[in-house]
Amino acid sequence: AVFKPENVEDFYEIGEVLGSGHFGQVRQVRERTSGTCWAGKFLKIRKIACSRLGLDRGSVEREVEVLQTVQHPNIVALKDVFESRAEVVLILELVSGGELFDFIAAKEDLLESEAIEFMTQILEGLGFMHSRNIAHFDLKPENIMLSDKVSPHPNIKLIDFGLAHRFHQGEEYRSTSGTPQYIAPEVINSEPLSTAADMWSIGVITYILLSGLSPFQGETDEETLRNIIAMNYEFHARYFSMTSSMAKDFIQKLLVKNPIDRMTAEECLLHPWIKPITRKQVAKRNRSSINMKN
Ligand SMILES: Cc1ccnnc1
Repeated sequence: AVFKPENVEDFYEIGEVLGSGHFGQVRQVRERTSGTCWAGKFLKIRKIACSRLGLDRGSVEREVEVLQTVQHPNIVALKDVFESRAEVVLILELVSGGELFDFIAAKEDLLESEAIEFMTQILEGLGFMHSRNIAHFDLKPENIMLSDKVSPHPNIKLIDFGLAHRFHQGEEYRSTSGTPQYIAPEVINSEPLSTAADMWSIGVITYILLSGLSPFQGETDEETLRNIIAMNYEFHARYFSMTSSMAKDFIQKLLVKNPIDRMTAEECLLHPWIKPITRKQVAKRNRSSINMKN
């Protein structure tokens, strides 16, 4: 893929740093013609293949291809790509509500209704990606952003597709990258991967949304990985006594060792914890509860 060879600064004024990660930096940028603000993701490309510094160009091309393939309200949009010398700049939709990670940290944990609202949008975006045979492979609260800080019902945007992969028919894919707390057993065992690996991460994220605890985290990464392989997690009474059994059932159907037995994103959206019940069903439930009282 050829990216625009022009200098990004001819078209955008570079602003403050919004975030940084393994890839490089994300800065707010302002389009000179329209004054519109975007997020510029500045990626260092390694000039020589064996260098450890910077990203290899292939992985950047994959991230661009994935972002160009998936356009969805819950996935960050890609507007433009520039390349100059050893740097590629992705011009992305500006998502300014901060990370879901910080939102949870500030609130300790969420009401189930809030968690359901976030999880539904995450599953809509993820289900769309999976329907195009694309897996994210690095889902975690840091890569789930809120559209804004003010609205009581912020929109969710999935970001950072640096580890994402589009599956081609019949092809096998293995990778051991990802973040220990969130990676699925098959990733640790270097087995062939599928979109089901993302669903394991969704189980971990839901557990965290409802309790503030990370289900498998140990003192060290090694201990965390051992806990995952051993399926060593539980719903500690102190943190889950008020959690609905439907919520726990939802998590239990995702933290399943065999990837083929895990719920898919589509199945998650039909799970009773997530699927909205109609007003008629609410009325019916209320009637039955009144009858029980009388
Ligand atoms: C960090 C970030 C990434 C993409 N868009 N806005 C902000």
